[in-house]
Amino acid sequence: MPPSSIIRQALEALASGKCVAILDSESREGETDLFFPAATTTPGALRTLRTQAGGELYIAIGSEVATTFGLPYMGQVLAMAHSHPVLQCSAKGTVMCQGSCSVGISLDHRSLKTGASDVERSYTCRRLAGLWGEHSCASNGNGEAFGREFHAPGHIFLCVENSLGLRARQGHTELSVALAKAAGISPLMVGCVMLCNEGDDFGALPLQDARFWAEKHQVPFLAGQEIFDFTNGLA
Ligand SMILES: O=C(CO)[C@H](O)[C@H](O)COP(=O)(O)O
Repeated sequence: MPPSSIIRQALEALASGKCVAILDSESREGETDLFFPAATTTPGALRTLRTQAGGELYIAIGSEVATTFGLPYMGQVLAMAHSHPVLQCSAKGTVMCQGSCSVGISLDHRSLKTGASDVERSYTCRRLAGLWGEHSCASNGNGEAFGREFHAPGHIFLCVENSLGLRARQGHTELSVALAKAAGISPLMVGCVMLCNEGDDFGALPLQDARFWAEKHQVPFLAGQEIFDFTNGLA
């Protein structure tokens, strides 16, 4: 299917390192996350995510990135902690991560002081995308290259795409990675969920407010279904 005008705007925005807003669907989380391409993330982009979105910062990575470096889901890590009763219990329900929780490990680049600031977290994002660029043609499980540059835990966490992509799971993780691939950029996107940051509502930002914010800031706003339909057409 040819790209709609909003899909075209989103692809152009990503190709120039700019922000896009993605609503998963009202029948799922019903939340809108903002995203920038990880490869070109600036400190200013992270400040935008912190101040305009406000949730946890994460890097959505394509399943091929996880495979290249052998990166696990957090549910798999917890399930390995046989000797720790609390971790055993809390891992329940997240073990089948291909179907449910996309959260992976957290990380910092080893060269950083604490890894917390916008300058330092943006470096972690750019270097992860850079390292993947250097190893994307290599065989599976290059954990040593990853470990030479990054340590875990750190100040930004990974969300790992389901290996079947949008066919199996339609989370912000798969949606943002699918959009990145359609834009021809690396399958690593820095994201953050939009929360209310004024008034008496302490929940996620309602859909109409997220749309209003996106329009005001000229950020392309996409519903998950639009990405699904477009990328399905590309397959
Ligand atoms: O809330 C979030 C992070 O704080 C994200 O929506 C979430 O982690 C991405 O996961 P999913 O693919 O399940 O939407």
